[in-house]
Amino acid sequence: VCVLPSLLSSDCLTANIVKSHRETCQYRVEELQALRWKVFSREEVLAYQSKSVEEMWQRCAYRLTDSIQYVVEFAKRIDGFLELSQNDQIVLLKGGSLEVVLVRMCRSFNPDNGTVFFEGKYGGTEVFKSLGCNDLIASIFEFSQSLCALHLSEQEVALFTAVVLLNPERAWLQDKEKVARLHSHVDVAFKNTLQRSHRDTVLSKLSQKTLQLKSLCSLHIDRLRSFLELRPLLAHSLFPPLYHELFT
Ligand SMILES: CNC(=O)[C@@H]1CCCN1C(=O)c1ccc(Cl)c(COc2cccc3c(C(F)(F)F)cc(C)nc23)c1Cl
Repeated sequence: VCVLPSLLSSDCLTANIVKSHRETCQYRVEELQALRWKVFSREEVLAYQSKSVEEMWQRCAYRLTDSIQYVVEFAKRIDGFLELSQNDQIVLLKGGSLEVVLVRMCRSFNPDNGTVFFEGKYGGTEVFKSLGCNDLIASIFEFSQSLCALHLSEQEVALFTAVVLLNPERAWLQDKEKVARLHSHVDVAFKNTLQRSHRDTVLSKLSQKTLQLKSLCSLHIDRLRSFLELRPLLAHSLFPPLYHELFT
């Protein structure tokens, strides 16, 4: 709720979204950057590469699921999200939570050596080799690398992830107009913030990123679905939210 009537309503929404992001981003970006020196040793990488497909998937699914829970909490704290119908809240989270996880991942990516923070240290794509889907991992790293190049501030990450989440074009929305109104408020808040900090150029680049995000998630979810359908044992280990995310 905004107590300072003098502030523009979009400033209130910006403050609410930045606060919600800060409270639900799992790791502060300062912490993640302070840990960049902690890189997996040759032996640790070999240990990951000798793990079974099942175990590696379980480890990733656990982390992804954990991250998705934080994204759910982020959404619930955005003014207006809980005023949407239960159905529409679920539709937006089902369609957008992995996209938000992917955007947030750029904060734990080190573009200087192409490593990402995973299970306490930084590692390259070779850490995930035993997953058996190197092109999926490669595209996740490429996306993080390209998003890092935009040097998004925490405020910009917060607003961009809110825009990604409140997408009125998601299929099966009941009250599309209501979502579109909320989306446009966030969009205005995002544009105001970018203009004030003379970052307008980022806007056009981010809209391309949103398209990449969509194709990355949808393309790989399908590949992932077929990959996992060959391994029924694995599929159930993708904890309920991720399973729900991928297969329903
Ligand atoms: C601090 N960092 C963390 O906790 C991050 C945030 C969420 C995951 N997590 C990791 O530790 C992490 C970091 C980098 C990578 Cl590459 C991975 C492995 O990521 C994935 C492996 C398998 C499938 C993934 C899929 C698929 F296909 F299911 F949609 C989609 C995403 C986006 N990531 C996948 C993981 Cl699990």
